[in-house]
Amino acid sequence: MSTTTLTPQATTDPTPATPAPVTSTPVLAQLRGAGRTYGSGEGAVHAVRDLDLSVRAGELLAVLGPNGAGKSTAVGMLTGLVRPTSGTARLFGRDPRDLAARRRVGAMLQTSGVPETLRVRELLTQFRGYYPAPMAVPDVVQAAGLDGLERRLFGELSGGQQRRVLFGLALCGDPELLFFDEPTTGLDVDVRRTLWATLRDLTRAGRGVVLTTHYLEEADALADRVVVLDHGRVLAEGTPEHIKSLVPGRRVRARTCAAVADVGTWPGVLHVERQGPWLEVLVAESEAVVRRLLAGDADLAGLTVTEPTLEEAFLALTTSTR
Ligand SMILES: Nc1ncnc2c1ncn2[C@@H]1O[C@H](COP(=O)(O)OP(=O)(O)OP(=O)(O)O)[C@@H](O)[C@H]1O
Repeated sequence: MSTTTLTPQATTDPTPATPAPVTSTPVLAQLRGAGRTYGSGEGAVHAVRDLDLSVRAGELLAVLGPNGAGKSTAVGMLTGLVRPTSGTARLFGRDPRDLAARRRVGAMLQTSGVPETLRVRELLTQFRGYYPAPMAVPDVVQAAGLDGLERRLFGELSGGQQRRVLFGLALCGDPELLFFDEPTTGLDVDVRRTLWATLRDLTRAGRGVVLTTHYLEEADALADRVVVLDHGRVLAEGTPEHIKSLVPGRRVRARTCAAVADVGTWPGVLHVERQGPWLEVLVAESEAVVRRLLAGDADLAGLTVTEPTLEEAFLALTTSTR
């Protein structure tokens, strides 16, 4: 495993995420009936309840959910940072706090704690030193899009450049399982595409990847499997296509003067938004809404009806439980 070298694709790699052929590959990390409660008595917060979750070699698992859904707590239980108050967490079959298990993992977290006075190359060298069979520095530089930044002080980098360094530090140990928490937040489109290509390469090379993200487009583009959490429980699970198919709705789009506030009250309307002259309506059944839009605006133009995106499916799934 540790001898495989990553060769990132061109930044415009249009190849979709590998279809999910991984049901027979080893389970790398697993939660079984796992729960985590913070505090006690009336103030207790049940952050995660009775959660079953696993990630396999060669699989990119996206953990999605609204703010406070329990994503960080679930990932924290897998990485040994959060102790379950019920059920079990296993990492490579061991307690996730076990050093032997943790050395097979790379994580990019939101808080860096990286010394600001070290140069990027020094940081990479230092992090490689923690692992038995680390990735070569030039490979990390290429995979994380760090070309030209190696001699810069970490503290003097822009926010986006620092995130790229954190991404690179997660790769340094050439780990079998990687955790990325919001990896592309604040990154420009080119860099985001570079990191997407790297994430695809990681799973092709047999690594497992757990990704938490609020960019639903990112999960759709990359994930073999998606778990949608809400209120600490699994709301939906499956391939992005499966999640989209759970929402029977359609997206209706047209240039019309119909008011968002009006359309939002119509039966079967799940979500409405205006984008300049365009109205976008997510609907359970499109026919009735289309008829009503046409009847209400003789000047309506550019009407299209399409399948929902993962973001729309996510909104429909999570808002129906609120
Ligand atoms: N250390 C803690 N002490 C008390 N409550 C906590 C703690 N950590 C998390 N919580 C609570 O547990 C719930 C789940 O939080 P968690 O951070 O796991 O959600 P999340 O899905 O990662 O949210 P976000 O998208 O906002 O990062 C929230 O209600 C949160 O306030």
